[in-house]
Amino acid sequence: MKVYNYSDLDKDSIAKLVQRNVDPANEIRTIVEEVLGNVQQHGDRALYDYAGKFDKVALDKLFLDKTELEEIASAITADQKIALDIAYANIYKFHQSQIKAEDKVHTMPGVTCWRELRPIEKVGLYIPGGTAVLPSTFLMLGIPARIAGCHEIVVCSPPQKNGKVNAFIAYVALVLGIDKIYTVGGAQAIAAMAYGTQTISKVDKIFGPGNQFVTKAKTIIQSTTTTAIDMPAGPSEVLVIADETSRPEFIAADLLAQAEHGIDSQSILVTTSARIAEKALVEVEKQTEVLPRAEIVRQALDNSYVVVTKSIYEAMEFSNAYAPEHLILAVKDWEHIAPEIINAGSVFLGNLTPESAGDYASGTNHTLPTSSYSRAYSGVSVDSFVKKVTFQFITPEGIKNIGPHVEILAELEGLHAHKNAVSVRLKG
Ligand SMILES: NC(=O)c1ccc[n+]([C@@H]2O[C@H](COP(=O)([O-])OP(=O)(O)OC[C@H]3O[C@@H](n4cnc5c(N)ncnc54)[C@H](O)[C@@H]3O)[C@@H](O)[C@H]2O)c1
Ligand SMILES: N[C@H](CO)Cc1c[nH]c[nH+]1
Ligand SMILES: [Zn+2]
Repeated sequence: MKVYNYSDLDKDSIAKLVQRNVDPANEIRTIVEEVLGNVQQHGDRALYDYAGKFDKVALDKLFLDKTELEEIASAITADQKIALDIAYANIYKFHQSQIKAEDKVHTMPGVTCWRELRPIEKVGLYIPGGTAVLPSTFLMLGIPARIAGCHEIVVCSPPQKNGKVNAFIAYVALVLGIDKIYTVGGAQAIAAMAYGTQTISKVDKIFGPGNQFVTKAKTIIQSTTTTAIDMPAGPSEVLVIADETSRPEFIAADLLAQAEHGIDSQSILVTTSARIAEKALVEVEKQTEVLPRAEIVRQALDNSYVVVTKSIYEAMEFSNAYAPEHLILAVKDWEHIAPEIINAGSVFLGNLTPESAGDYASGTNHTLPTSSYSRAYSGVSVDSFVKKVTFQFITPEGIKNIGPHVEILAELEGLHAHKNAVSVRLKG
């Protein structure tokens, strides 16, 4: 990991440092556009072909049904089941608290406005399964979808070498009451859920993280079809802010946890202490050596760096410019600097709050905006699965109060039919 001094960085170098992999030569886009086009044109046939090409599996069908899921899920141990159940309970509890009825508002006498939630009817969940299979992501998407009351939940996840999903994905499906999983991964899964195929239904909105192919496919279908997406949730990233009070071995562990996701993950340390930076880097080396995924981690670290700042406020300034998916304030005095956070997907406070807790089981959602999209997007929540429909009701007193003003407003825009829709009511 390269080390930079914040005071040596000008505006352009900061802009370069905070820029993520943006597919400058459009290599990913070219591959993804071809996949999208083939699935749109050939439907299931293309899905079978891509399972062979990208996942190296010859599928004889594209889904697993409830009986198959039950059989696969039976392999999980009691401890694994308890851990998944605890994660389920915490995520459920936190997400359930997000549903709140809103008040009706009387904007003027006789005029009442309010909003009501309606679930998005058909949703598609993408559960990654390339470098690691992520049943935790299935919980993070399936729980809010269920709480929101979505009617149809389509789930796609890449096939394992045996053409199936693993026992944990199968178990989560059963816990969520989902009785079919499509063994389709990558951009082709996004295409299938956006266009529909002979086997897979078109959905209204697609959710879920994924690699660069998945994320590019989501951003393309968002602008070219009527299917919406949650957000661009691509390769994982973390930014740790540390000072003299931080523990180098904790910092290193957190940096490595996100680096482990894939070679395009990014882990950033921003610290006011050159001494802590040095110690954390020694720890990173030491801890990497014993990781089973050391090769992936090393490649991700090549793409990662350290910034040494003069003050914690400079550190926050850099963090807000970077707009991380995960922000860890690994400092004792986090309460003072937390109000300075402007851009971040999810925040981990103090030295005893590992990012992994949020990845699995604290209760918050781990499907979060990457590549600086935390400037404008929030992570997945129950809100992501509902629409908020506005209502208004006007009484006879209300139309007398509001009507004359609407008539003038319509007239000043030159829209006489609009004015008349009020005038006929005032007359009659
Ligand atoms: N932002 C978030 O909220 C969040 C959460 C969890 C995971 N993630 C990220 O999700 C990603 C998961 O990626 P993954 O690769 O492990 O799984 P994935 O399921 O996203 O991708 C695997 C699929 O990619 C396709 N693929 C692989 N190589 C290809 C190629 N050369 N051309 C076209 N398609 C190809 C295959 O079809 C395969 O099924 C990681 O980068 C991880 O960091 C992000
Ligand atoms: N850190 C990932 C989000 O970027 C989520 C995850 C799933 N499993 C482990 N981690
Ligand atoms: Zn993670």
